[in-house]
Amino acid sequence: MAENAETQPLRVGVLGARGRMGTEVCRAVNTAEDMELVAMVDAGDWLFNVSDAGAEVVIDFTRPDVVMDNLQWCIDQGIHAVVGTSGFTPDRIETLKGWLEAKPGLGVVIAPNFGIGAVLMMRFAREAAKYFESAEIVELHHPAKVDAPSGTATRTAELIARARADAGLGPQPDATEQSIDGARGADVAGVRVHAVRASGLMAHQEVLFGGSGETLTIRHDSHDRASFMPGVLLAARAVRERQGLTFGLEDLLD
Ligand SMILES: NC(=O)C1=CN([C@@H]2O[C@H](COP(=O)(O)OP(=O)(O)OC[C@H]3O[C@@H](n4cnc5c(N)ncnc54)[C@H](OP(=O)(O)O)[C@@H]3O)[C@@H](O)[C@H]2O)C=CC1
Ligand SMILES: O=C(O)C1=N[C@H](C(=O)O)C[C@H](O)C1
Repeated sequence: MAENAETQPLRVGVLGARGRMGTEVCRAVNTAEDMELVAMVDAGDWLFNVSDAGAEVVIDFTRPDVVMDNLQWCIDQGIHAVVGTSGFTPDRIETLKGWLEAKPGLGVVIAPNFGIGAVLMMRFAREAAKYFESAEIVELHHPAKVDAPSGTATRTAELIARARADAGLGPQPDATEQSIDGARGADVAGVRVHAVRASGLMAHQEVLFGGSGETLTIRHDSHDRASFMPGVLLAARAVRERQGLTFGLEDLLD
């Protein structure tokens, strides 16, 4: 008996399919009853395998240096995209919005972190930011990570910076006059971000706030890449209904 369009499984292609996240995503898509994994593409593979297989949604976990080319290709082909790859600067976001304007009806969801706990950590950090004169971020990851600071830390710093500006808070107190390069971390929108890389870690972050006589630390730990999968599948199911660019998972959760 012919199935109607509503009951057809969502046809998904995965880019970065042999990577740490891609492997886990392929497993999750294969396990999801409402999805069908139609293409697995990694470095050196033919990207048109994805369109030839009739993928409706691409999930990209590749590398910051290739993700924009992948997205341009997806948009040209009229394929929706869910992106976990890091490296999305404001310039890249603007470029992407421009590409999407030319393709009404197409959706791209980019999330710096698909873990529900990490999304909440960012939300709590944004909420706390206006109450403390000091805010610093320590992100800790496995040593195979190619980018620093992490996309999650960058996003958290931007959210904190915006909340501080909205609350009329000025620059943070810091009397450092003399330091070794890197000792005070990277300056992301006025928030210091420190990146740790060590074996045994996966993906972790602490946001440290300081005020008069007290500190508040918000910490999140991903111990297993399974933590990202519910968010990835949620985005894959939602992206076709979301025209244009959605940045962050928050809108989808609420
Ligand atoms: N948003 C989120 O929740 C999360 C985001 N991430 C991000 O996802 C990205 C991937 O992380 P991870 O899986 O650990 O990295 P990996 O290096 O394990 O995986 C990336 C894979 O993509 C492949 N690749 C490289 N170029 C291309 C290309 N042009 N087309 C298709 N595949 C390509 C790589 O091949 P090769 O090794 O040969 O280059 C590799 O197999 C990173 O940016 C990371 O920060 C990670 C975890 C969670
Ligand atoms: O490379 C990783 O592992 C991760 N990358 C993302 C990031 O850069 O924030 C998300 C998570 O931290 C894991």
